[in-house]
Amino acid sequence: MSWLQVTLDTDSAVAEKLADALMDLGALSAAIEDAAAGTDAEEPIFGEPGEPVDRMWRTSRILALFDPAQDVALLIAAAASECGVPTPSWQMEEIAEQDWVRATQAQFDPIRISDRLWITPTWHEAPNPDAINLQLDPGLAFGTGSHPTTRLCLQWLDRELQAGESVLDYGCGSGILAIAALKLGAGRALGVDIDPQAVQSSRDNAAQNAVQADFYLPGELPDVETDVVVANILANPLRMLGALLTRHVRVGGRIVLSGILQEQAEEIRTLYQQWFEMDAPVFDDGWTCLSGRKR
Ligand SMILES: C[S@@+](CC[C@H](N)C(=O)[O-])C[C@H]1O[C@@H](n2cnc3c(N)ncnc32)[C@H](O)[C@@H]1O
Repeated sequence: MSWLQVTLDTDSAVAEKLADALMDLGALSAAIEDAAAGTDAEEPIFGEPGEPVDRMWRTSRILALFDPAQDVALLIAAAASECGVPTPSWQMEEIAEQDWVRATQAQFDPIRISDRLWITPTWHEAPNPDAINLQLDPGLAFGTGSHPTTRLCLQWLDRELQAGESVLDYGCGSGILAIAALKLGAGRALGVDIDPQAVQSSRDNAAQNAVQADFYLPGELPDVETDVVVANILANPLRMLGALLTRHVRVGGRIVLSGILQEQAEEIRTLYQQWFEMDAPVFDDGWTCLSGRKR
């Protein structure tokens, strides 16, 4: 079995409409990306939850898959006409059947967080069997260790966490931070996430790593104070959750915040300064990690 993959570049203003029209007319899938992806002209565009993204990259590329039996030229012309735009130029290539599981797995190598902490997919040999190896496969929840914000939080835990401390992972995603904290010597770890799928993934990942952590939806979280609260969420929720996160940190305990773009760092740091003695920010690839000690 093989498929036909069509690539066409179009003005971003019509990209979504055109991709939808292709799907309505029988495309098996249609994805939109920056036409300049992978070049120096690539434009990273980030959105905050609950806020519309206020701009798009200039030209969009639609990647659409078709069954080889379909008349692709006719479908593209029909989709363009439905959107009221001229038929764009396009290229087509045949995609052969392959072992998609193996192809996907090949994209995920072990990730070195520090000399003693690695994140390793379950199908991969641990590069350093003597290190602390967290076994984690990419799944439905955010947090494989490859994103700078996760890495920044893991590096903080690796550097700063004291044996026996309790940790609350707020916005736990895959549970990676809570699980790493336990592997690094935390006495107790809890996690919370608004996404039920993330709570389930966290529980599965904790079992996979043979650690005992408790994961909750926000309404179920016990009224605990911990030594460390780590929240890798994004600037907007961090603005709204400031007082709540602070309540979960014991006096003298520490907070670790990420998901903050470098240009948002000063504002979030100033906000949390009212409760915490804040450290200097740490940056990685445009993202920030803020930490502080509760007064
Ligand atoms: C960027 S991911 C971080 C996942 C993981 N902790 C990591 O560091 O890789 C943020 C997570 O926070 C969750 N989240 C967003 N807003 C939240 C809120 N108000 N309360 C709890 N969880 C939230 C999301 O569902 C998502 O799983």
